[in-house]
Amino acid sequence: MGSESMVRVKIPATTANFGPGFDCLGASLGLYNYIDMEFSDAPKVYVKGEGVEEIPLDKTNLVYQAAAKVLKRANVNKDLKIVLENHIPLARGLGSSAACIVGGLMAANHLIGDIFENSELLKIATEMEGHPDNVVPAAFGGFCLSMIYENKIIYKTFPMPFWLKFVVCIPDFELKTEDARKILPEEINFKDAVFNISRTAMLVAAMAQGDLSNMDIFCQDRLHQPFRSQLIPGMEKILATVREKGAFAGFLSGSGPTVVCLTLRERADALGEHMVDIFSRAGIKSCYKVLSSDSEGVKFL
Ligand SMILES: Nc1ncnc2c1ncn2[C@@H]1O[C@H](COP(=O)(O)OP(=O)(O)OP(=O)(O)O)[C@@H](O)[C@H]1O
Ligand SMILES: N[C@@H](CCO)C(=O)O
Repeated sequence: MGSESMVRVKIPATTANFGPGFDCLGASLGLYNYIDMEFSDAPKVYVKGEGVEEIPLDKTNLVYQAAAKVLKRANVNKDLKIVLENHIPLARGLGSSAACIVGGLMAANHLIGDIFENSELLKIATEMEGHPDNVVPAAFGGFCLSMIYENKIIYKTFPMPFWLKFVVCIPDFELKTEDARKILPEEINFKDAVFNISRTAMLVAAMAQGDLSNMDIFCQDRLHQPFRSQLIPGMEKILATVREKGAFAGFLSGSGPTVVCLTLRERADALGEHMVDIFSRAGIKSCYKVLSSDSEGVKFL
């Protein structure tokens, strides 16, 4: 394929961990960032939407950094003009950094004629992000299982039930993944490992079969949520009450602070309002969005 003079890509938000699948499960959501990229006589970054006041407009920008890695590897010594239209809130647990990294890598690769395979881009994305559970669904869409093996990323992806809705309740404070990982223990006990692997196995089978009965049990976790709850007032109460309010299950999205519920369209708004109310009682302002799953991942427009 020849190179393009200008590239526009759409990249989905993602919810990583999906309950017990710490660093290995994730799903792609119908909320998108857009990146326009072209060669330029000088580095230029323009931002609209989420993060407009905090995102750097120079080469330190995460999208620029990802794109620059591809150009460097291809020995292309040129600057870029990048325009970002952001709808994914930053540092809230909805995969904003993975969207930047995957979008930046894939857009730059397209600009130079798609000379690198997706497997290579995925490896770079995972190195930049630190784990594969956001980058794989951001790239390919659907419900994703991923792992790092001998410096390669191995993954599986399949579609989620079309009727499934994700109610994401987004607190008005940022929680960087870097900080939310510092709070995790170095070791866990054997019983907790069995607790999580049994639920992860059941969860994957349930999602593959589109059977969400017992999903509240399969989404339980002992690897990260109990430790991160101290950073997110109201989270535990939300997780303890969403089932009775009509959700199949609830869990912390990525490293938080967003909490997500799985439900049907007709129950979604009541659940969203319930989550906002509990956060508010804990002194946290928040808003909710009702999202569908995404099955495409990165799309060139
Ligand atoms: N559109 C953007 N442009 C430039 N940098 C961004 C953009 N979106 C996110 N970032 C960078 O990524 C950081 C957030 O990444 P972080 O991994 O902490 O959270 P997240 O990806 O939103 O959540 P999670 O990984 O838990 O799903 C921001 O603080 C910012 O540095
Ligand atoms: N698996 C990651 C997802 C957030 O980037 C974590 O929970 O730290």
